[in-house]
Amino acid sequence: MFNIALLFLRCPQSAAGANFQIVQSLRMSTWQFGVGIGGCKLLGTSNTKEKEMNKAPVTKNQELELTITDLSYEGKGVAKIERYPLFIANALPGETVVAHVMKAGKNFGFAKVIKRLNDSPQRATAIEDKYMQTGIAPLEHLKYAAQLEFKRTQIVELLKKAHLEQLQVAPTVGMTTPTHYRNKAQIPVRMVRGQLETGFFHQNSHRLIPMENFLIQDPRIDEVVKKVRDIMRKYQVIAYNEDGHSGILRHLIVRRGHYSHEVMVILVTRTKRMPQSEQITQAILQECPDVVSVIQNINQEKTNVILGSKDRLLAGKAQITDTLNGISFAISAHSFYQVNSVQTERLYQEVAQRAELTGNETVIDAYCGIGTISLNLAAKAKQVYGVEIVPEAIADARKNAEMNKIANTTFEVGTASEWMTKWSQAGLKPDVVVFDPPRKGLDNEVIQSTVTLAPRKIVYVSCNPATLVRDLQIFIQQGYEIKQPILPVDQFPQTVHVESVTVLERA
Ligand SMILES: C[S@@+](CC[C@H](N)C(=O)[O-])C[C@H]1O[C@@H](n2cnc3c(N)ncnc32)[C@H](O)[C@@H]1O
Repeated sequence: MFNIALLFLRCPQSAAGANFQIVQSLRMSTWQFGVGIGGCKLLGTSNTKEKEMNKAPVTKNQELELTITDLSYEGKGVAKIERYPLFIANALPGETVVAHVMKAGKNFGFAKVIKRLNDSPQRATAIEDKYMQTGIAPLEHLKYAAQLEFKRTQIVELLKKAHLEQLQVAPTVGMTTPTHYRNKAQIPVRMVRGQLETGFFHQNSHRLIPMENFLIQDPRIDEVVKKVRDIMRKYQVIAYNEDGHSGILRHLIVRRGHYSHEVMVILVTRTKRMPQSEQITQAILQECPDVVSVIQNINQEKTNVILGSKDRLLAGKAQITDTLNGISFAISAHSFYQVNSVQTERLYQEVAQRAELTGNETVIDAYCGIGTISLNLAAKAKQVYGVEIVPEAIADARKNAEMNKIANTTFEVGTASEWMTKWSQAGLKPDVVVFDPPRKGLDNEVIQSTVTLAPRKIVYVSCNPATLVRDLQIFIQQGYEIKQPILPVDQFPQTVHVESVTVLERA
């Protein structure tokens, strides 16, 4: 969620996504973004009109009464003055607000709500501002059913923009309880008024808002964070100070197995040495008996990247284990593991169902992480080949295959494009290719080598509808068809993230 917000602020002309009205039905507004690839402009404006638009019709610090007409892909309310959009947090379509203009740029501005004059019927009650302010839950103010529709509509509208409106999008698969689902927390640690605090950064800044209940995390993770915070205070550990690149503890990462209940604690430090690390480790183990792994990760760089490359195992195992659909997984500190276990099981079931394996197929799982999709499909395939860029994840994947006594998987370290090309040159003939790439989607080389491999079916798991639609267009041009509705699965309730599964079949 931070990526989108940062992209938007730094590069307003290339923000991804689209805005929607959520008054009666969700529909596209006249203002739209460039879907993350091209430029951003007001629709239907000529160059002369664009020039006229270069002067904002509002000024900073102005107070205005505004009616919200749209919801941006970031979950912000949009009000338009003439055709100039103002983005307003915690405001929903249909609501009228008194707003204070915070920033009035050339093409758009930001305002904050001073007073809400009416409530949208889609407004959720009992919300806490801090979750929206920090970006933990930017959709917290929208009722869950409307959140699910908001996500589905994002895909629909992006398809329309790409002239693929004939493709169907199924209703989003939601959660019964859409809170406290995250099995991983990455918590910044800072000194606030002379005391070490854990919390979350205020959106678009590194000002820490101290917090104990994180709303979307496993409540046991919240408790462990609090206990470790108190231990750090007791041992007078100094939190990291970004300005001076001083202090010791930068982040606290806690992972918890949804079924195993095993907990991993990672202390990310700026320094190689963490004073009293032995006493601190013992205190963590004593206070939290479910912690089976304590790791110090060293990150000496001046960077926003959380993890450094060096780890020191302080106590216990280097991995925790958990299960997904009954298959066990060892998870290392650096490995990607889906954060919502309940929805991931459902997602993988949908992938398996769409792969329609009979036991005779060769499958490629590109971007395989620790082999979760590969091992979920292996029982119904002849052979599964996985590729993943993080070496630790592939070590985990191989270990996971062994642990589950699954013998028909092969895992390779490298980029998807490198291995798709190698497999193609080696004459591999996959029946099914599964993609689950990061937000940037597939690069051209991956798409071209897939086309050369000519699988009868591609199952594409995407966490970014903009890059998904871009990639689907290319596959369609290359002779693939999409017959089944695209299925959004809500992996990240209360946030604006959209996950989905698409099946492409060779025409
Ligand atoms: C969205 S995750 C999916 C992982 C796995 N399928 C799962 O469900 O847990 C994407 C994975 O792609 C890996 N990755 C990123 N860039 C890659 C590349 N160019 N080639 C191969 N893997 C890559 C990341 O390390 C990450 O594990």
